[in-house]
Amino acid sequence: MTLPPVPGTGATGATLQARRISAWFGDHKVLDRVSLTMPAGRVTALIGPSGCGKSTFLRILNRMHELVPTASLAGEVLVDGRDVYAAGQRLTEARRTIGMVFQKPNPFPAMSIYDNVTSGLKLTGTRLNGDAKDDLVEECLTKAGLWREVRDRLRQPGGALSGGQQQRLCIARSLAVRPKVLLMDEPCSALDPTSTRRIEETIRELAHEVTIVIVTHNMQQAARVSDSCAFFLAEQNTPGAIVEHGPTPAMFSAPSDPRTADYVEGRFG
Ligand SMILES: Nc1ncnc2c1ncn2[C@@H]1O[C@H](COP(=O)(O)OP(=O)(O)OP(=O)(O)O)[C@@H](O)[C@H]1O
Repeated sequence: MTLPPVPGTGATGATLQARRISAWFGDHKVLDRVSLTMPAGRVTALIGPSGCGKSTFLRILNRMHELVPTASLAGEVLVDGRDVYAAGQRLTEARRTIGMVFQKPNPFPAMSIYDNVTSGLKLTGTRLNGDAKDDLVEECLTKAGLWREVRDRLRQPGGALSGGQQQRLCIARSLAVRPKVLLMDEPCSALDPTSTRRIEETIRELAHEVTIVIVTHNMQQAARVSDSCAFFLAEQNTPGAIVEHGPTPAMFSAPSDPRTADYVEGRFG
C-alpha cells in the first residue's frame, strides 16, 4: 500500500519496511514471517490481543530484541532501503535513527529537565556549544508540547514532573538525537485521559517530521492517531502474524477479515 504524501507539510521521516520477520524466545516462536511497510511521515498503529507479538515486533525494529539473551530473529528491517541488521551497521546508529518511547515514562529522575533532553547527545558523539544546546532543548520541548509548561524550571529534576509531562520529556529526549522513526509502546497506558489527549496531539504534530509506529490496546486511540493499522493475532498457540493491515478508517469501518471486525468492535481481546 502506498499512501500519498501528506499535503503541505514537507513530511520527512523514513520509510520503515519489515520483511518476513520471525522471532523466537529460546525455541518458542512468537512471530511468523511478518511483513509490513510503515510509510514515511505517517503514524502506523499495531493492534491486537495481548501476547500476539506486537511489542516483540516493535523491539525488533530498533534492535532491542537482541538484548534478551534467549532471543533470536529472522528477516530484514529496512530504513529507507538500508537493513539495520546488515553486517557493519552499528547498533548505536540504529538506535539513534529509530528512537523509542516506553509504556512507563522513564526520564532520569534526578537529572534536570534540560539535561534529560540532551542526555542522548553524548551517546551519538554530538557536541554543541551553549547556545546551540539551548536552542535544541527549546526546539525539542516545543515539539513534544512541553516547552510552555517547563520553560521557567529547566533546572528542576525530571522526576518532579507529572506522569504525562515526564512522558513528553521522554519524547523530547528522543527527538534531540534527530531520529527518523519513533517507536511508541503503549505510551499512554500509564496516563490519565487529559495527559493521553496531550500525547495524542503531540503524536499527530510529530508525524509531519518523523515516522511513528505505536502499539496501543486502545482502539479509540488507534482510530484517533493513526493513518494505518496492522492487526496482529496469535491463534491457538501459533506464532503472531498480521491478519490484515490498511488505512485506519477502512480497518475500523470495513475490515476485510471477520477477526479484525471482531477485535476492533471489542468482541474479543
Ligand atoms: N523476554 C521474553 N522472554 C520470553 N518470552 C517472551 C519475552 N517477551 C515476550 N515473550 C513472549 O512472546 C510473546 C509475545 O509477547 P509480546 O510482549 O511481544 O506480545 P504483545 O502483543 O506486545 O503483548 P501485550 O499486548 O500484552 O504487551 C508472548 O508469548 C510472550 O510471553
